[in-house]
Amino acid sequence: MEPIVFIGMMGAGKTTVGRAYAARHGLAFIDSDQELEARTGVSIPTIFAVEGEAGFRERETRLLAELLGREDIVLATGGGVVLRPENRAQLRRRGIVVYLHVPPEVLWERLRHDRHRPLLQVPQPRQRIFELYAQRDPLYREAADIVVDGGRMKPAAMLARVEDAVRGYLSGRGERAVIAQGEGDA
Ligand SMILES: Nc1ncnc2c1ncn2[C@@H]1O[C@H](COP(=O)(O)OP(=O)(O)OP(=O)(O)O)[C@@H](O)[C@H]1O
Ligand SMILES: O=C(O)C1=C[C@@H](O)[C@@H](O)[C@H](O)C1
Ligand SMILES: [Mg+2]
Repeated sequence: MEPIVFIGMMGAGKTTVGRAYAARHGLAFIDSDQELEARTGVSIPTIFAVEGEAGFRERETRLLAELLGREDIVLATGGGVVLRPENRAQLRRRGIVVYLHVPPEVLWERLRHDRHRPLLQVPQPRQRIFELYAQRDPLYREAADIVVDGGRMKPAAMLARVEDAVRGYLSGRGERAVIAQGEGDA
């Protein structure tokens, strides 16, 4: 089967929900950020510091192309993977792409104490999350086959919602953008 790919903002739960999805379905789990750290031997903040965001994005694009070629994996992407048109095109071509949509207010509650995400190490991180959300939400939607709405819900509830949406998507119609909405939306 082609890769199941989670996209969405920092803190949306791509790593948490993606790992759980893979475990439940007997698929291998790969986290793009963790894979880049393992391959370079340094942290994401260090890659940003040494090579700049542009250097990081180059590595991210190359890794995405490689991983999309694999079978039977769940891939959690970095929050900025949709910024490059070329990455969005790759995601459209291959992969069952699931956008975990979480409102910025909830993301802020989760990330306010975070020190590991270089883009949030700014004087006004809350405002930054809202700006990034406004910029990126349309790009995630453009790249996604499935949009799953989450709010203040536990990872297990989000996982259940993802499973329903993927099952619906695979069970035939193959329509894009199956939207799961309801309880828990913030
Ligand atoms: N549904 C949830 N409810 C509450 N906290 C959550 C939920 N999902 C994830 N978290 C917490 O929010 C933080 C961010 O989650 P996670 O690392 O899975 O996000 P991510 O989408 O992978 O972000 P990034 O793009 O930065 O890697 C973690 O501390 C995680 O435990
Ligand atoms: O939102 C982003 O642009 C990023 C999110 C993280 O997953 C990392 O990929 C990195 O910190 C950049
Ligand atoms: Mg992650």
